[in-house]
Amino acid sequence: MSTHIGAKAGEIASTILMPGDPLRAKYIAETYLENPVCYSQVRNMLGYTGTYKGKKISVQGSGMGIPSLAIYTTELIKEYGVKTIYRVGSCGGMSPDVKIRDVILGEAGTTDSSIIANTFGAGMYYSPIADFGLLDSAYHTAQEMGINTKVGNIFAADRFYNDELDLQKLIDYGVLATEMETAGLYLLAAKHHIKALTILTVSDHLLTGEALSAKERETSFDEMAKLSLETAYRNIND
Ligand SMILES: O=P(O)(O)O[C@H]1O[C@H](CO)[C@@H](O)[C@H]1O
Ligand SMILES: O=c1cc[nH]c(=O)[nH]1
Repeated sequence: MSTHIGAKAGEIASTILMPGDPLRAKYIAETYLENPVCYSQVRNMLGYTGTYKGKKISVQGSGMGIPSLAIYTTELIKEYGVKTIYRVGSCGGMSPDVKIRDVILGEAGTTDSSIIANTFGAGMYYSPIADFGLLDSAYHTAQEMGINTKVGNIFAADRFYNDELDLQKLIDYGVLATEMETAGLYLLAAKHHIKALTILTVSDHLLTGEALSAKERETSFDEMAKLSLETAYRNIND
């Protein structure tokens, strides 16, 4: 067991799908994995391992925000030898180029989180980026599956509710959407030399105020889950 994950050695796959919501982890595991086994219920941050088309994959909730994601990511890497993480999340559309239900591949992560400054010190503006091989693979896998994707810069907000933020400036500079984890995931992936990619579904749009209903979220999130699993399957070589 690690401090926050109640799994024994060998119970977690080297490839992880990581939604923020632990109930999305349960849904993905129970809907798409063969023989899913729940390996952790610590703090109800559920984690499951099963197989997808015969290859071992785990699904682990991260919680919301970089501080929570960093706990699970660090323990998965350092205590369980995880090598690849796909974040599967919801996001708020920002750019007029993205629409509700769109699937977005996070090419890079912008953030107002202190994690960059805490890592590099003041004056160094490190750019967290996706693993290019996974990004390329997800993009082409989506095309084969008939899923239209948008690729670009994702803003990982430090606060979900933030009246002080200049959202329009980020939109003007081409940021596609906002969520709360990607920049932290990509930074930690770089630090520990593992691969990471964020795949998101636009659940609401900050410009139009549109939002998916609970039922619509289920079907839209299914597209993201299937793309993540198929990409993961194609990139597992062990
Ligand atoms: O749907 P998940 O993966 O939780 O992601 C998004 O939803 C949460 C906010 O509602 C944040 O974690 C944000 O990143
Ligand atoms: O972090 C998030 C997630 C979904 N929608 C938002 O507006 N922000």
